[in-house]
Amino acid sequence: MKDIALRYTTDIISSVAFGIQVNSFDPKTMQFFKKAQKGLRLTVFRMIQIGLMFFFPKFAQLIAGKMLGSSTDYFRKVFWDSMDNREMTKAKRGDLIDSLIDLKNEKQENDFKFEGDVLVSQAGIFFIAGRESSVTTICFTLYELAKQPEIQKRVREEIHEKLKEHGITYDAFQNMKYLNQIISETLRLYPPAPLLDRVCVEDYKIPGTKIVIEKGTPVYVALCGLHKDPKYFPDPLRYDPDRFSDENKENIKQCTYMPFGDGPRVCVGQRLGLLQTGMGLVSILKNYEVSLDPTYKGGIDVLNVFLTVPEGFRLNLTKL
Ligand code: HEM
Repeated sequence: MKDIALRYTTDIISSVAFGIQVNSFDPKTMQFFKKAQKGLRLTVFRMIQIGLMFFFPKFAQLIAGKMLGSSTDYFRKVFWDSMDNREMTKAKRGDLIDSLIDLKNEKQENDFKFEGDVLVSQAGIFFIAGRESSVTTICFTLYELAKQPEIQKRVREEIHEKLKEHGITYDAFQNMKYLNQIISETLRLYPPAPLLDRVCVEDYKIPGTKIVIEKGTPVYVALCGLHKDPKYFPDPLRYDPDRFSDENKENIKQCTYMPFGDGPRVCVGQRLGLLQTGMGLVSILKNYEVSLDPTYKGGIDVLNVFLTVPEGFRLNLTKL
C-alpha cells in the first residue's frame, strides 16, 4: 500500500517541483521513481543527519550529506533540463519551475542569491516535504477506515454522491465534507511532520510560572503530545472525524491543532497536500473496500524521525 501511495505522490510532486511528467507505475518510465527511492532511502546515517538538522543545525552542517543522497546529480540534471527547456520555449505551467525562473532572473538585491544549487534545493525540499507526508496520511487514513467499517461506508457514500454531481474535480473534493473531516482527524492522530522547530526571538515568561525562555533558545513543539492532550481533545486516542464537523471544529482552540505548522513558516504545500491526499483516497475508496490484514500488527516506524507507517504495512483491498 505504501509503495502504491509513494508512486502516486511521486508523479504529482515531480510535476509540481520539477515541472516534468513521469509515470512511476509503468516499468518503462519509472527511472525517476527508482532514483527517488534510492536517494531518499533512510539509512542510519541519514536518520542521524536529519536528527542533527533539527536539534544541532550548526553541527549538522559539518557532516552535511546531500539532501537527495546518491541521486543528487540525477535530480540536478533533471532540474536544469527542465529550467533550460522552459526558458527556451517560454511556456508557462504555473508550477515551481515558473516561479524559480522568475526569481533567478529578478535583480538579486542582497547577499543571498537565487542561483545554482540554491535553486535546485528549492525543488528538492518541495519534493521531499511534499511526497511522503501525503503517503503517511493516505496510509493511516486507510488503516483507521479498515478498523471502522461504518466510517468507511459513510465516506464512500459521500464520495459516490459528489463524484456523480461534479466528476473528479477540485469542486468534488471541496464538497466532500466528511472526507475532509476524516483527513483532519488522521492528521491529528498521525501528524507526518511531528515536530515544529523555532528559535525564541525575545525573552518570554510562560504565563502562570516563573519560567523564562531566553532569547535564542531553540523551541520544539511536539505535535503528537499537543494533538493528544485530553484538555483540548477529549478521549484523545479515539479516531473520531466528527471532531472536525462544522459545529465541533469551532471549539478547537487556536494553536492546539497544527499538522501543517503555523505562522509565517506554515507549510507552503498545505492545500496541495490535502488535495493529493484526498484524491488518492477517493481513487481507492470509490472502487475498493479496505479491511485489516490479520498478519499486520499496526504501529508506527519507530526508527524514523518523521511519523510514518512501519515496514510491512499492509491492508486488504477487495474490489467492489
Ligand atoms: C499532508 C501533507 C503535508 C503535511 C502534514 C505537511 C506538514 C508540514 C509541516 C508541519 C511543516 C513545518 C511548518 C512549520 O514549521 O510551521 C511543513 C513545511 C513545509 N512543507 Fe509541508 N506538509 C504537507 C505537504 C506538503 C506539500 C504537498 C508540499 C509541497 C509540494 C510541502 C512543502 C513544504 C515545504 C517546502 C515546507 C518548508 C520546509 C522548510 O521550511 O524548510 N508540504 N510541512
